[in-house]
Amino acid sequence: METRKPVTTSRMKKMKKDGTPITMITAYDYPSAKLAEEAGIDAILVGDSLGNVVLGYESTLPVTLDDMIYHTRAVTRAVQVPFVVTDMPFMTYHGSLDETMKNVARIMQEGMGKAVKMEGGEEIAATVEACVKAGVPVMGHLGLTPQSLYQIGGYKVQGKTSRQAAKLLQDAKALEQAGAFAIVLELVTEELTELITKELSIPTIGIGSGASCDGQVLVFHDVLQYGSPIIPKKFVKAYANIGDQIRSGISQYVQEVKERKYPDSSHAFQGADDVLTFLYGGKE
Ligand SMILES: Nc1nc(=O)c2c([nH]1)NC[C@@H]1CN(c3ccc(C(=O)N[C@@H](CCC(=O)O)C(=O)O)cc3)CN21
Ligand SMILES: CC(C)C(=O)C(=O)O
Ligand SMILES: [Mg+2]
Repeated sequence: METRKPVTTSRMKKMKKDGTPITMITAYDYPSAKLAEEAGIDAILVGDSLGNVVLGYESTLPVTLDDMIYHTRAVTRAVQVPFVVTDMPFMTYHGSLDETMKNVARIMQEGMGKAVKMEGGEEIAATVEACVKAGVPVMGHLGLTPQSLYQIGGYKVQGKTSRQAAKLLQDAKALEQAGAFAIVLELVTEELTELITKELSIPTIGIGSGASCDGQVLVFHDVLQYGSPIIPKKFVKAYANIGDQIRSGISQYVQEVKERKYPDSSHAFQGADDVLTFLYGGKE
């Protein structure tokens, strides 16, 4: 049985202070979340990357609030210890504040969510602040923000020019000021990541942003090579290849059924005498 205490936002802030790396992985359903918990993960992201790796879309944009609620419920049912964060999907936090708060409330109530993540900097600071005031922990997300894929023009490294870098640092500070408990830095250069991480009192969680972050996050399907359609090559490290194992397991099953090797009598239930008696008569 799991005996670790549930991870909280204040615990993650303490981990930054103590220099203890924060580990995060995405998960989208009950078994994957459970296995991540058993493996000792600190935090789980129900990422809108599920649009890519679970639903087969080419971007995260088609993912709906209902999708996120459905997957968040499965994940939060599975785990007690890791802190669970849910991505707010594309354009669900850019309308009126009223509309945004209703959407956030749906994640927390219908999805049984614990916290939300939003992409963007200064321009969403007021929204972040309103959520935090309402009691919802918010994680920021800067650098490559996949929901702006068609504006950025590709999954590209961010913060390379001094102007971009200054803006990123300013955005990070605005999110901290607004009450975000942590910030994901995606595809940010090593130098800028180190600077932002030093300047903030809240943890930075990196993906493709080097080793100086206070924590790391990767997509489940990339870490385990589980049939991900896009695998970012440079920064991902694969720790297992469950795609190969799944394919091979299913192909053996297919072969054995075709060859009538499976099932054998040990997989079947005996008791034909009673059935035959029932079907073909005997005593009433
Ligand atoms: N499977 C998967 N993994 C992810 O990390 C991920 C998703 N899907 N979907 C949503 C976003 C998109 N992300 C991506 C996708 C592609 C690259 C990529 O191809 N990066 C290049 C480097 C680009 C450059 O040099 O500018 C690479 O080779 O890693 C990076 C992040 C991160 N997220
Ligand atoms: C890549 C991570 C940070 C994310 O936002 C997602 O999985 O959706
Ligand atoms: Mg995301």
